[in-house]
Amino acid sequence: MSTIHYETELEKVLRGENVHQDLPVARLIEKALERKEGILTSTGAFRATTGRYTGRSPKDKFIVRERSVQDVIDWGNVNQPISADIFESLYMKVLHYLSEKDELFVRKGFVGADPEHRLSIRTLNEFAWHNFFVQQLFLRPSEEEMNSFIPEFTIISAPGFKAQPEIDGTNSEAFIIVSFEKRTILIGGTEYAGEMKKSIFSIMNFLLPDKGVLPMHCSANAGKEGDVALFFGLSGTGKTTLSADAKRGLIGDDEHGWSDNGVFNMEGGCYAKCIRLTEESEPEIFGAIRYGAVLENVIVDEKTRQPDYDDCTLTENTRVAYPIDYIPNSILPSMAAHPTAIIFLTADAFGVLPPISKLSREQAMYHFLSGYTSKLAGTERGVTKPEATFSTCFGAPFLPLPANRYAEMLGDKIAKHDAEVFLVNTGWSGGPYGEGERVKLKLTRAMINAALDGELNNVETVEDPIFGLHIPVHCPGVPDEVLQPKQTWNDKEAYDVKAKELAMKFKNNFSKFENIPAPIRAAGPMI
Ligand SMILES: Nc1ncnc2c1ncn2[C@@H]1O[C@H](COP(=O)(O)OP(=O)(O)O)[C@@H](O)[C@H]1O
Ligand SMILES: C=C(OP(=O)(O)O)C(=O)O
Ligand SMILES: [Mn+2]
Repeated sequence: MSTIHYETELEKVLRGENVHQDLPVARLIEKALERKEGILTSTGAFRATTGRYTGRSPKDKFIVRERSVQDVIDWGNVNQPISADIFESLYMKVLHYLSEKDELFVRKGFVGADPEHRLSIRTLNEFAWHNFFVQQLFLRPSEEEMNSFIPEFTIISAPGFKAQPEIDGTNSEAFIIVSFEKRTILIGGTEYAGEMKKSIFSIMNFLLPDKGVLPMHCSANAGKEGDVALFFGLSGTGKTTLSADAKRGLIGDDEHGWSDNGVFNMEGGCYAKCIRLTEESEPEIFGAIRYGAVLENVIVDEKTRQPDYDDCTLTENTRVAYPIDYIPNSILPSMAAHPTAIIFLTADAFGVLPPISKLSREQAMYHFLSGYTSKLAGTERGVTKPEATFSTCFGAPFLPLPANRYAEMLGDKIAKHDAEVFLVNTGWSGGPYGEGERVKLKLTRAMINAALDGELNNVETVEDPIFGLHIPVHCPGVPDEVLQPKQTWNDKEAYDVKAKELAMKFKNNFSKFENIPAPIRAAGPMI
């Protein structure tokens, strides 16, 4: 039994004279500069660096094993259990640590653009710039909403508090612990701002299915006719980049819900990668780097204060956070109709999957459950080159419930709303990682444009002999030979070997799923 009253302990800290409540952006920037948390760049954007942790740290993430969630969580490597005692003792230590700081930053925010499915989030930060990040990433309540705000979840982030694993029961000095019963996310030891937004996403992945809403690790945009496209993909596969499109309105770049009313963004901002960013290839994101944006781990010239997006000295996972309305044509409030097109983004480091192919219903379910892609360098601690992985629903690190719960919902929704599904390889072509090269962004954009404009409907396709995928023979703006992966390899035999190797990986991975209808199981590679 818990010996403390959580709300009371927290209230004591929140009532402290050191607390700044809901500071506006300009004041937060002043504070962050004054406290030497970062610098101003020539773009007007603020830049922070985050020390040892420059990406998410999955091994340090835990869920408190509490009675009410014990039997529902899909415990394992992703959802690691931790005891209520450990949580309680860390919670008290962190609050004590924070209470002694000269300044603390607290703010109110929402996730879920659809008011029906919105969650109120209170965030308590040690750092001004983290509070600034939260302000830009979550939805910003109106003044009226501020007055009637009742927090449903609280994030407590104390990056300067380092756990001692042998005493505190954590995996390292860093910890990200969710308690569903205490409605708290406790973060310590890591300065990577992405942990805050992604732990809230995990919470939504837990709460929404019970309300009949499918939470999705995807970006979303809409064409002029209001036709909605979703782009599912693990980190680095192109959700943010490809959803920013001058011809389409942005709904959101990372986390969405699909309810009976349509899709809605969970967030109020975007979190884009900056590595090798150029104005020419990603003009919308480049233009969002200005006053009010937060750069993370981007190297800045000391004299000119100009960001150098090519410099990966601190990490490959350099980032910028900005409010969604910094992207031209963003849709506000970020809600839209049921999707007509669904794109699964995969970064295939084997270089064998076609750059675009059309999926049958069964193939769509097979690939959604498989979630084949690569972990790209940087976003997760310890990943320095592309690593093949199967990440169910293209978002396994964020799913507290068993995968089939989400997959079944997607299957039902695709059938009901008759969405077309495409598989897009934004990874390697012409050979595996190290030999081939990444599919050119320009070509991927052309393929996606064609798909969304309906130009790949009823076109001539060839069936991939191993993967059974339907590959268009022609696509506007793309040379024919690029479309057929084997054609892009000099050594065709080497291609066959790699393709079979990947097919075996799919088979082995899929064997872990039980009770899958035969037509879906049969929709995988044939070897
Ligand atoms: N063919 C491609 N398609 C999409 N992104 C590409 C491609 N080639 C290179 N990239 C780069 O890969 C990264 C994709 O990252 P991002 O869109 O942020 O992924 P996500 O939002 O899914 O994590 C960007 O830095 C982009 O410039
Ligand atoms: C912020 C993240 O998301 P993404 O890379 O998908 O944008 C992350 O995974 O840490
Ligand atoms: Mn992204």
